[in-house]
Amino acid sequence: MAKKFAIGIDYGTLSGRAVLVDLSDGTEVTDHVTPYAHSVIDEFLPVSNRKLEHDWALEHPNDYLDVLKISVPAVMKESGVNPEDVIGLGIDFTANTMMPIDTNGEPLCFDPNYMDNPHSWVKLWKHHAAQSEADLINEIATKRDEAFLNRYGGKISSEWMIPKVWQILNEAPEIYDYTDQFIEATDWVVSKMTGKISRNSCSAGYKSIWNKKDGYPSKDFFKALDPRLEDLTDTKLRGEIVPLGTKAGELTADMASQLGLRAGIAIAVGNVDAHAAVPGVGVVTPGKLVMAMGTSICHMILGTEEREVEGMCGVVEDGIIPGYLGYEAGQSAVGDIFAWYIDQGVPAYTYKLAEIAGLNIHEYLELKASEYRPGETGLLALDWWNGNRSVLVDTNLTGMIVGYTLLTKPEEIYRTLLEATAFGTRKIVDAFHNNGIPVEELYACGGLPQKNKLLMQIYADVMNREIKIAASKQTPALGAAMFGAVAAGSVNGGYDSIVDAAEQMARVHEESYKPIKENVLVYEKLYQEYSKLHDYFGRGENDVMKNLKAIKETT
Ligand SMILES: Nc1ncnc2c1ncn2[C@@H]1O[C@H](COP(=O)(O)OP(=O)(O)O)[C@@H](O)[C@H]1O
Ligand SMILES: O=C(CO)[C@H](O)[C@H](O)COP(=O)(O)O
Repeated sequence: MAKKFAIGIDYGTLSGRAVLVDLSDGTEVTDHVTPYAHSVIDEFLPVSNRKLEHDWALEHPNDYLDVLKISVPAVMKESGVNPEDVIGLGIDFTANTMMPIDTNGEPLCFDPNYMDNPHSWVKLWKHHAAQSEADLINEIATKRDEAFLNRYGGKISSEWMIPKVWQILNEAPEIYDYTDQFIEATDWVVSKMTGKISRNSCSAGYKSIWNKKDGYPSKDFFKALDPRLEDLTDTKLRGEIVPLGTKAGELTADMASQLGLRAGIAIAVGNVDAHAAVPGVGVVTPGKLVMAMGTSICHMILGTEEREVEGMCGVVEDGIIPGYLGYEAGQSAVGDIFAWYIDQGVPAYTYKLAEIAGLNIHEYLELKASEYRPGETGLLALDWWNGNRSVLVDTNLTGMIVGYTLLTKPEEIYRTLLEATAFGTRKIVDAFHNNGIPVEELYACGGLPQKNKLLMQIYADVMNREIKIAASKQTPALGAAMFGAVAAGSVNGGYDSIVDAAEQMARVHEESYKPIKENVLVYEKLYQEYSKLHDYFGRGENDVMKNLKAIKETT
């Protein structure tokens, strides 16, 4: 029998990547990246140049369709694989990345009547302008002693569906009224391929407060938030919620001709990027924490019992691998902090030296920062450039570096930022480990582990644990392809479960990062200092970050 293939598409913050995967062993035959033409829309609306307010982050739905229409034909062409042998397709997406759609399933931002209103556009995961709604949700849920709060580490994040929907209702009731459904971008793209809407349990569970046993929070709760929201889940969030690996439908003839694939192949229900990476790295049992390291970091681990862990993003039954409770925590900015520094903080002379050395700026700063021993910079930072997702769950916190002198060098600052993100991850690892979710092994995937060896060594030293690195450079896309193969099923040359698919298709590198004893000792001391700053600025003893933000917003 001819080899069979599946396509996985990973929708990141700035681009989408399609990977064509050989289902016999997980070999990534070809891949192709399509950058989003409109990137992240955080200053002006593309159609009208209307200025956006602070903390907004939007995207353009056409950019997602371009990924299908450009990257899928590209991987098929480059591989020379016969479309007859591609049996399934799965996608994963940043989340909660959501949009309002009309009765035809079209985003409201495509409608000339609404496109000038920012609320008609896709709200990206890092849209943080619904913080006041999130605060109220938390206050009301706490007062009502809502059981669901425990499953979300005690707090609902402003990055999620319900605060974003409520912000739309508060600020643009006409958009809310006209919206037929609010939908995760991952489910919308799948609906464009299959012609019908399927909501996936992973996005619903982690981002829309949905639970396999209890469903959504009660109507009473929504009414307590705002009487206009009472029927939200029966109306604008309606529809069956189906588990990962389910076949959402079949590729329509129209889309098949645009994508260069066979009509009728299985399309898996949508997934979240970080969560798809877990089987992609071969993790299908508890004890192994997977870090999806890129713009942000998502930390995922499986468990057999429901535990409450401070600041976790959520625990969802079957949310990652069927049969287990999937736990998620995260840091809202990691690669984004390094990007900020090289864009905004690195002096011209350093760029010149990097050019002379024939290295890009990250490579040069990594090389120079590697010359320092832990603690030698005298610097320490709090990694809150984009707020704190776990364990404090507070987008109003901001970044900080302490210890500057007149001798501080750019590479020392770069190293300090790498270290700060490692300390942020340590807080999360400790929170799980000390609350009944043992973290025995660490696995890393995403763009960063392949790009920065110093970063990975710092993580191993700060965590005092070995870190195994995914062999795939496109782990979420590989995981998405696995789910595509599961949607197709073994009768069509795919797999009957994600565990079977992961066993055959996932790999880690033989080499790993192991902690270096003398570094561990110094980092332990630095971590104690980090923890003091973390609690001082993050737990209400000194609210200077919030006060500065409040002053800024009123001036
Ligand atoms: N050599 C490097 N060292 C550290 N960070 C890097 C390096 N090169 C790029 N980055 C950061 O990696 C991030 C992109 O990660 P990637 O995994 O490719 O994308 P995404 O998170 O969108 O899926 C960017 O934020 C960028 O600043
Ligand atoms: O919250 C998420 C998953 O639960 C987001 O998708 C994620 O943080 C954004 O991912 P990336 O860093 O890959 O762009």
